[in-house]
Formats: sequence, structure tokens, C-alpha cells
Amino acid sequence: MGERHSHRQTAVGGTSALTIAEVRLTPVLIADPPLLNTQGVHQPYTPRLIIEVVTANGITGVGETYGDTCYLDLARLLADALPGQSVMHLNGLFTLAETVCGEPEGVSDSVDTGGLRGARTADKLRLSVVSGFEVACLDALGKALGVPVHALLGGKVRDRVEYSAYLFYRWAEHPVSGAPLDDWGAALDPEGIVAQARRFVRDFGFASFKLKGGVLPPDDEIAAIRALARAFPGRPLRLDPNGAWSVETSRYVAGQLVGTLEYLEDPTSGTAGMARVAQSAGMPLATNMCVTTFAEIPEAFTRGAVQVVLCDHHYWGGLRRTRELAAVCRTFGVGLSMHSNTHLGISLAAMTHVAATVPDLGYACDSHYPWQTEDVITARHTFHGGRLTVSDAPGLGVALDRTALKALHQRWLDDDGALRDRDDCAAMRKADPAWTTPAVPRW
Ligand SMILES: O=C([O-])C(=O)C[C@H](O)[C@@H](O)C(=O)[O-]
Ligand SMILES: [Mg+2]
Repeated sequence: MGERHSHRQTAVGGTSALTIAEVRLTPVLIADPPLLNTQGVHQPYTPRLIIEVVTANGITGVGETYGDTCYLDLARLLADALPGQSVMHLNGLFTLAETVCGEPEGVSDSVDTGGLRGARTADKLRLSVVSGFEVACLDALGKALGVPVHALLGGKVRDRVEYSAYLFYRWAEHPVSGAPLDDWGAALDPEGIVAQARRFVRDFGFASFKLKGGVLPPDDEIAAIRALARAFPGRPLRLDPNGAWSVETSRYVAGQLVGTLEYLEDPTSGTAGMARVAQSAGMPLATNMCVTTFAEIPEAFTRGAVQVVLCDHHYWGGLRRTRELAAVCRTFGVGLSMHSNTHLGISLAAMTHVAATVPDLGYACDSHYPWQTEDVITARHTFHGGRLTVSDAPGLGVALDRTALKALHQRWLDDDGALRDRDDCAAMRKADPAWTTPAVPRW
């Protein structure tokens, strides 16, 4: 199953036992509901990549990252180069990746169509790939030493990590036949969003809520936030239109919701616009779009453009780089939260381990996990009171479900290529053939 990148290995004693003998890459397509965002709608299936590193003494570490072709191409280059390296040499992963990955084609400063993660650059693509390998190496190392990944990061400072309910406007069904179904129903107005939030509370115990905005005109989204505030008095609320609004619109929405939101996430696109909104927003502005690399920090922090950065270990190059980001944020008095994108249980385990080690993670983390019905691990994570217990088992504390992995990989193999690259605009065109990538700002 998947693709094997291996190395003839004889020595299996001492630290050479931790030499990587084989890397396995398994791209998968996982079911995803029709969640709406400013670009369009999620495809019925979304790509992820499962990475396995196998050491000379037979320990397998697992990692997960984006599975689109542009990531997979780089992952193959790194997987080819990795056998013979040690799972301990985590710093070396970055230099190795810089050497072997080169400058991928097709990168630009245009906004990423699928991930809504700001400008797409070679650095970001490479680091998102390295992150999956770093997590796999940490998992293998933890298993070899008999310690959890959080211990390899210096130890947990909390036993449970709090997550936030990630609310989406959504359709009841995908606009294509044969797509996976769920029983959440549509949510296209304040009542629908409140009903969705109630189910998140009932099933998972979440105590705070983030609404994905940029879908409906701003006044409609303001009404949805107000409805949530009435339904859940005093609970933290966030709104994230992924940069869909002008500076003026962002100021208007902030004015309407001051005192109601704990933060407003990426109201407008770009650091300059965020800085202008921040001057009068009356609440913290958060981002996972204008600060997603270290190079973007100086301008954003010195201009006061953002007060909260949403870390995401996939973006930042792994768990240890996420901790470096936390240190920079601490230095500048900028808050830290956590971002997510459609992901499986391996990534959720990695998110939980790193979140457990960062003392100043002051906000409940985002996770798409409740929307995912499929997984590649044997025991799915379960939220209690909106929290996940931090695993103390060796490594990440998850085990691969090889039957599930094989089935989800087969789906990827069977796909004609239409779904292998997430494209929310293309998915929207199935319902609205005239749909094109919305101009920014949309409102
Ligand atoms: O906080 C965010 O910007 C996200 O979670 C980005 C995601 O791509 C989200 O918009 C989604 O899943 O549609
Ligand atoms: Mg966001």
C-alpha cells in the first residue's frame, strides 16, 4: 500500500537502530461535508497524506499533512532522501528539505484556493511537508524511548487541551450524486448556526465557538453571532471571514460586535489592511493568513496588525517550530491560538501534544475533527467537556488502522485526479456553474 522509499540497512544496534530504513507515503481521500467558506464549498472528499518512517529496528512513526499534488511532489523528494538519516536529527530535516525540494513550480503570491492560508510560497509548501515528517520522526523517537511526544518537547504543562466548536454555514448535501452524507442538515441562517452549535455542545461539550464567515453578507453574519451570544451568554465567540472584507467593512463589523467577540479573525486581507482595522477594532485581531511564516512576523507585529496568531504546526514546520513561534509571540505580547484545516486523528494527536506544552496558549484550539467521519487510526479521539486528554503513551499515542488506510488510499487511486487537489471553487461550480474565485474584498 502507498509508496515505499527505502535504504539497505544492516546496523540495528545503539543509535543506529534509529536510522530510517524506509519511508512510506500514502495519499488518501477522506469524506468531507459541504462546508461553505468565502472561496466556495468543500469537496465531497479532500486529500491528506499519511507519512510513515520505519527505523532500522522496526519502529514505525506516523505523521500527516496536506495531500494535494504540490505537497505530495515535495514529500516524494524528501522521502527519497531520508533513508539513512536518524529520526533524532530533526533539525537536519529542514536543511535536507531545502536541499532536495528545490523551488517547486506553480507557486505564486496568489491566495491558495483550497486552504485559505494566504499567499502560497515555496517556503510554506516545503514547511508543510517537513511538518508531517517531523511528527513521524517524533512519534518513532517517542516509541523508541518509551516516552510521549510531549515529553520530547519538554513536557506537558496541562493534562487536557481545550478545543472550540468550529461552526460552518453548510448545505445538507453535496451537489453531486454519490457523495457522502451526514445527518447535520443545512445551516444557512442564525437559527441553523445556533442549532449546529447546540449539537456541538451536546455531543462534544465545547464551551467556545468559531463561525466561519465570509459566506453571507456581513449583516447576516453579525446576526448569526448575535444569535449565538443570546443562546450561549458569556461563551467566547469568534468570526473568521478569511480576509473577505474591505477595511471599511471590517471596521463596521468590528463596531457592531465589539464586546461580543473574543477576537475577529482575518477580517481583511494583508498585513497593511489588518493594521488599519486593528487601530479602531476595539477587540483583538487574529490571523492564520497574514502571519504564517517567521518572515511575516516583523512587519505584522511592529505595525500592531495582529494581536493573536493562530499557530498551525503544518504551516510552521512542525511541533518544535510551533514552540518557537510561541516564544516570539510571548516576546511581543501577542496572543496564541491554534488553527486547523480538514484533518485526521494523527494530526489531532500532534496538535494536542504541542498544545499541551505551550503555557501561553490562551485560547481554545480550532479543530475540524468533529466534521470528519473517517479516520486512519484505530481509536478515534473523543472530546469530553470540549477537551482532549493528553496521551502519555509512547509517541503520539495513536495506532494506524491499516484496513481504513488501505480503503482511503484506494479511493485516492480510483479518483481520476478531479479531487486530488482541494479546490473549493471547483466544488462550488457543481452547484453554480457561473461561480468564479470571488474578488477580494468580497464585501
Ligand atoms: O481558520 C481558517 O482560516 C481555516 O480554518 C481555513 C479553512 O480552510 C476553512 O476555511 C475551511 O475549512 O473551509
Ligand atoms: Mg482563519
